[in-house]
Amino acid sequence: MLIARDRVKPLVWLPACHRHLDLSDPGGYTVLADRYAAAVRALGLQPVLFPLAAAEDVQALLPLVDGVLLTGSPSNVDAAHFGASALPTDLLDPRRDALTMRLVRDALGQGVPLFGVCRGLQEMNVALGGSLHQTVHEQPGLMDHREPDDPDLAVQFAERHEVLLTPGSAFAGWAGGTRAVVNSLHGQGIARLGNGLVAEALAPDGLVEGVRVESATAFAYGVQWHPEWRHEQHPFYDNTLRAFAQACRAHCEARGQS
Ligand SMILES: N[C@@H](CCC(=O)NCCCC(=O)O)C(=O)O
Repeated sequence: MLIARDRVKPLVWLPACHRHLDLSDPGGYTVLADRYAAAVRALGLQPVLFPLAAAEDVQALLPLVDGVLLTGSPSNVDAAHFGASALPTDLLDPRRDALTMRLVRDALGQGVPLFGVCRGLQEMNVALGGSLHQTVHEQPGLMDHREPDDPDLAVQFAERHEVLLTPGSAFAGWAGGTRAVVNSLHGQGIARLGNGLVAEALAPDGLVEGVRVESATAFAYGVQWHPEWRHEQHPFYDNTLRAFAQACRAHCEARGQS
């Protein structure tokens, strides 16, 4: 049965993560935290997964979607992608890395709206030639940006630190000012900024936490915090997501799909 594309909401590609959840099943699982998909649905968009999608699939799959949201994940971007060595303690996801390194570049090249969240910001930075601190909390002068060791997600995702937003930036527009308070759940962080990225949100310790892709022809932003977390209660988060959704709808209309 063909899906009549004109009756489908704008589609947003959420690259999944590959996790070994059951040691008796070496094959592993394709996983996605529901909160990312729920936020996309709340925006009136349709989240889509392409299980086992590889870099070579991007050319065929990207024209089917109206936006890409690079989700967070407990796994770290393999440091080999920025010329360093992964730590023995790293939880890695080579399948996800290989896909997103290509997906970032192709989405930007084809003007598909792109929004990176946490790991997604880090993937954008590395895909564009930047590097990451592998343990931000061990860097002189930088704060510990990891979430509290507490089983309660509301504690983990609670507002944690301020970000200073560039005056006149979209971030400042979404926040209604040049300061906002955000959550923080990451051990890696931007060290060298990728090519064409503009830092427009800084943590109090100077860590880059929000970027814009300067030459992008469509929405192209990344944030280290998690705007999908209870966004309906947090205007800054909600305004950011709504701007992404508006860009996805515009892309869908431009493709004559709505
Ligand atoms: N592992 C990286 C990225 C951190 C990240 O994406 N955290 C989100 C975890 C919760 C979730 O799965 O959404 C780092 O530590 O920097």
